[in-house]
Amino acid sequence: MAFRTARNLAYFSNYIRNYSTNGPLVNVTVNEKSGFATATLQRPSVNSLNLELLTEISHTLQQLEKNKCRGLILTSASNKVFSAGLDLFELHKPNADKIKQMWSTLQEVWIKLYGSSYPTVAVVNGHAPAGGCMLALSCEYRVMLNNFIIGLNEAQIGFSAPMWLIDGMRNTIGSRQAEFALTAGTLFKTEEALKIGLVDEVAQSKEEAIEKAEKFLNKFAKIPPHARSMTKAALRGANIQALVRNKDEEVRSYVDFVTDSQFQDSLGEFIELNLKQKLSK
Ligand SMILES: CC/C=C\CCC/C=C/C(=O)SCCNC(=O)CCNC(=O)[C@H](O)C(C)(C)COP(=O)(O)OP(=O)(O)OC[C@H]1O[C@@H](n2cnc3c(N)ncnc32)[C@H](O)[C@@H]1OP(=O)(O)O
Repeated sequence: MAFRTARNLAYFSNYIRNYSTNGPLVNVTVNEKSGFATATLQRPSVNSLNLELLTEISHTLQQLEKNKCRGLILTSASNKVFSAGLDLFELHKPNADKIKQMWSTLQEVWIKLYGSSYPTVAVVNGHAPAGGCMLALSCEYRVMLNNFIIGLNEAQIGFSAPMWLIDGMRNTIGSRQAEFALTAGTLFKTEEALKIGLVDEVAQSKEEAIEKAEKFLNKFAKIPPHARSMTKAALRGANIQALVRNKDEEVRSYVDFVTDSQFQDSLGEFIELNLKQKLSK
C-alpha cells in the first residue's frame, strides 16, 4: 500500500499542501481520508496551456509520482472552461525557442499523465477543446458536466494532432469514430461525447462529478498498486515508448510547422473568427 500509516499520509498531505503554495497555476489538495489528490488548473481565464502552465502541470505530476499518490482528480477552477488547449496567442508569431520548450513540455505532460502509475480521472467541468481534450484523454476516466464541448479540433486550426494523441483518441472511441472526429476537427457536446465513449459519465454538478471520480478511484482500493500500475504500463507503454523514441524529431518538425507562414495565416484567421480577443496588428 502507498500509505501504510496515518503518519505517512499526514506527511504526504502536508508535503502537497506546502507544494501547492508554490504553484500559482495548479492548486493541489489531498483528501486526508482517501489519500486522493485533486489538481485544479487555475490559469486565468481559460487555462490555456502556455509554457508556464505546462511546466507547472509537469512538475505537479512529477511530485505526485514521487510521493506515491493513490489517485488523481484533474479539474479546473473555472466553471466554464476545463482548458482551452494550447495558448493560441503564444503560437502566433512565436519565438522559436519558446515554442520548442512549449512543445517539449507538452510531450512531458502527456508522458507523465498518460503513463502515471496511479489512477487518474478528469473532472471535465467546462469546455475541453484540443489540448484540453488531450489532458482529459490522458486520464483513465472522464466525468463531464452538461452543456460543454470536448474534442480534438486541431484540423480546424490548420494542423494535425500528433500520433500519440491520435492513438489516445483511437484507443478511447475506436478507429472509425476517431477518423471521423479528427479529420473534421469535431467538438462534441457532452451528451454526444458520452454516446461515442469520449467521456465515461455525465454529472449535473461539480460535486456530483467529484463523487463519481472518487467512486472510480475507489474501485482500486483492494487491487495491489504494483499489479495495477504494471498492467497500465503494459497497456500504455508502447504508445509512450513510440513518443520517447521520436521526441526530439517531433519537436523539430512542430517548430518548423508552427513558424511557417502558411500555418501562421490559418492560425490568424482562426483567432479572428473564433476568439473574442483579437490579434494586435
Ligand atoms: C503540430 C501541432 C500538433 C498538435 C497539437 C495538439 C495539441 C493541442 C493543440 C491545441 O490545443 S490548439 C488550441 C485549440 N483551442 C481552441 O480551439 C479553443 C478556442 N477557444 C474557444 O473555442 C472558446 O474560447 C472556449 C474555450 C470554448 C471558451 O468559450 P467562452 O465563450 O466561454 O470564452 P471566450 O471565447 O470568450 O474566451 C475567453 C477568453 O479566453 C481567450 N481564449 C480562449 N481560448 C484561448 C486559447 N486557446 N488561447 C488563448 N486564449 C484563449 C479568449 O480570447 C477570451 O479572451 P478575453 O477574455 O481576453 O477576451
